[in-house]
Amino acid sequence: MSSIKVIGGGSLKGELTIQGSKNAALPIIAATVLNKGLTILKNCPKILDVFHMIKILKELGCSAEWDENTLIIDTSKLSSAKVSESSVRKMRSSILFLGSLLGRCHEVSIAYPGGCSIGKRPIDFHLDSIKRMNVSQEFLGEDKDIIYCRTEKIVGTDIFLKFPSVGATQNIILTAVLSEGVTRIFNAAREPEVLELCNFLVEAGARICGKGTAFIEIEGVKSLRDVEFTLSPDRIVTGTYMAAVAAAGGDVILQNTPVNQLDSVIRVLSKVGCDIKTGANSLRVKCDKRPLPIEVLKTQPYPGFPTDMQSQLMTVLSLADGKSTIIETIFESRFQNAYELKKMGANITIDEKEKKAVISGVKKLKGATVKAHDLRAGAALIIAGIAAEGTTIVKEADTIERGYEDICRDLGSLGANVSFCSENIL
Ligand SMILES: CC(=O)N[C@H]1[C@@H](OP(=O)(O)OP(=O)(O)OC[C@H]2O[C@@H](n3ccc(=O)[nH]c3=O)[C@H](O)[C@@H]2O)O[C@H](CO)[C@@H](O)[C@@H]1O
Ligand SMILES: C=C(OP(=O)(O)O)C(=O)O
Repeated sequence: MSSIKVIGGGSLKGELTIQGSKNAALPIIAATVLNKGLTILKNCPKILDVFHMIKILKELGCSAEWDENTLIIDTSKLSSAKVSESSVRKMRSSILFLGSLLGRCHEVSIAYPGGCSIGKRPIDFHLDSIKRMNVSQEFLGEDKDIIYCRTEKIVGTDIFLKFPSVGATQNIILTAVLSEGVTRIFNAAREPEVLELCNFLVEAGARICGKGTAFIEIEGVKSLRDVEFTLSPDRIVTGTYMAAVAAAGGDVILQNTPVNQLDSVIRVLSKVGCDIKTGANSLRVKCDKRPLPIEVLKTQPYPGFPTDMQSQLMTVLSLADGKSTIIETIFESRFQNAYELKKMGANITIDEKEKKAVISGVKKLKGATVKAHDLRAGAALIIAGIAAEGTTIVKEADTIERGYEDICRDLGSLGANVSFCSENIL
């Protein structure tokens, strides 16, 4: 395990290019097995979660090579429909191989991904939906946590989601692409990463209508073709660095940003006092005063404020000139980071039952030793460390590398004093 050391003080200044999107890359990597051939993915982020998806592809008999930030995947020699238990347990998005392997092989064996630090994260919507598409399911193993699915043929049907789950919408689409008939998803997730998966699949020959809306229709096709696709820049990494400017102050230009996916984040950061100017695919964020509080900030499905930005905003609001409330509606355990921020002097009261955090802003945070419970929480603590007085050590910082190519490089290029260090030299 490694830690990140942050020496606080000073504002951020400079220009930075944003990496490719993690949450777009992962489902698309899972989708590559639907085609018996080549996929070329450009602007693919070099992050732990992508490395892990590549490891799973290799376990399945596929190959994957890097050329700079282009990932070249060959799935023609796929020889297994079994994702090993250890691989699934390591990361959530591995569950997306459920739909894509079913589509390709008509069977799949995959373990429950289990809970994680941000919440229980069940997959009942995924399983219930896929069952309706003529797929049988058995639960094997001592703990009945190995899911074995098989089908003679996948048959399209109507699916109503109780909640617009991103993962379930993606798994249904992946299952439906090579099915017989038409699948209609009602109350589908509208996150940009669902749209991006659809765009990729359509480029590869899938038939999908209603991309990016809450009603998606997929007409099954016989096969897909080789495709070259460029991934969008990462909206959450962009938002994280914008939040860093809001907390520490400064003037930063972010290049290669998905400006049109950031409406809610731009709105909220403007409310806290940032001056944000947007171009076609770049933005400039300036902040030269203490953040303003937000009466109520609620995480919601897209286009609402993203849960993946909640921790970073909690850091910003910890420094605000007044009282703010955050309501987390997506993941029940995403307030754990408040307890770490409190070690740095933040004044936060959590009401777990109401999923509510009340934050009374303080003038200054102070450096402390804290722990990253998940990747966004870790990024939020680094931001807090930059804005704080003194030195902050963020332990278990490897989790940040799940989603950020090199957060020390990026924030360092803006003038922050942030560096990785091995835990045993601290
Ligand atoms: C709506 C939302 O913001 N989704 C986020 C979620 O996607 P992810 O796909 O991981 O999560 P879902 O969108 O599926 O989950 C949303 C909610 O539905 C519940 N649920 C989900 C599936 C299921 O089968 N049963 C069930 O009850 C979850 O517990 C959660 O409360 O995490 C990703 C990583 O942080 C984010 O990028 C997504 O934006
Ligand atoms: C929690 C996240 O990702 P995952 O769903 O892959 O765990 C995230 O991107 O903030």
